[in-house]
Amino acid sequence: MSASSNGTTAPAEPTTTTRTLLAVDGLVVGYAGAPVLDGLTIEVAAGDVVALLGANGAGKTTLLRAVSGLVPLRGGRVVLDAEDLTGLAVEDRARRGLAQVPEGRSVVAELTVEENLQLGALWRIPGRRARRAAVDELYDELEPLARRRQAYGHQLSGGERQMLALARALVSRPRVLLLDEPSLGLAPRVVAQLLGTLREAARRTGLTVLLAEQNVTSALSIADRGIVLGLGEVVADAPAAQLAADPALRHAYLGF
Ligand SMILES: Nc1ncnc2c1ncn2[C@@H]1O[C@H](COP(=O)(O)OP(=O)(O)OP(=O)(O)O)[C@@H](O)[C@H]1O
Repeated sequence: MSASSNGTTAPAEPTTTTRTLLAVDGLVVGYAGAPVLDGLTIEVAAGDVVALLGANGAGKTTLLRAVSGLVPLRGGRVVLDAEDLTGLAVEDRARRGLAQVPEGRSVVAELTVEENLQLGALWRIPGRRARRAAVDELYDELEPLARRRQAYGHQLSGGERQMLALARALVSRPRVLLLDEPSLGLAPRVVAQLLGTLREAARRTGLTVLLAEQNVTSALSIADRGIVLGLGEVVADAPAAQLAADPALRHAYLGF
């Protein structure tokens, strides 16, 4: 969604609704050997839900981990709201509002839903009462979790666990949520509920989301924009509705 021209020769000013919140600029990341991401540049507007797509091994997880600081950069920058985060540790990036939900529904199996959420709130929300309020507010939004608040992590279904992993990230009210393959192994109905909850949370709070997904149709159904990675580069970047609806784009970049 680009700013419209005003009909004069002056360049159009970006509108506040498309303010860039998160940017990666010339990112070079790899493990051993050739880089997985090689000069990758992406900008994510505040409040946008962006689906990060691409074949297995395209580098989606690597990009999320580079943004959150879990893998070191060989080159480039990660910028949040005009602040360069590149030299900062994972915890310092989290304090500035980046939250990552890694693949695999990581929750503490020996703790209850309630305790998991309190733990999520602990280090970003000072004060017991404020944490209590944050968790209660979340229960209002995530009704299925509220009903299971005394259940232990190991007693939850796959969908409930993924919902809890999402909730644990949301309770600290991040500015940017980095979400890796939340649909993995879940039934279509559960995926729809989970992503619907995510979309609703983003709409209500202005949360910005970078959602890595293999489940292209589901991801595009709730995203504003789709970015397709291939061989460490952006091969397509378009409004989600356009990516979903255009058979030529789908066939060329998404394989269906
Ligand atoms: N810890 C690691 N050590 C070495 N190579 C890795 C490591 N993690 C990922 N890779 C390699 O980096 C490349 C990109 O992997 P990445 O997990 O980022 O892709 P992806 O797009 O998330 O894939 P998927 O959809 O399968 O999760 C792959 O070739 C992978 O084998």
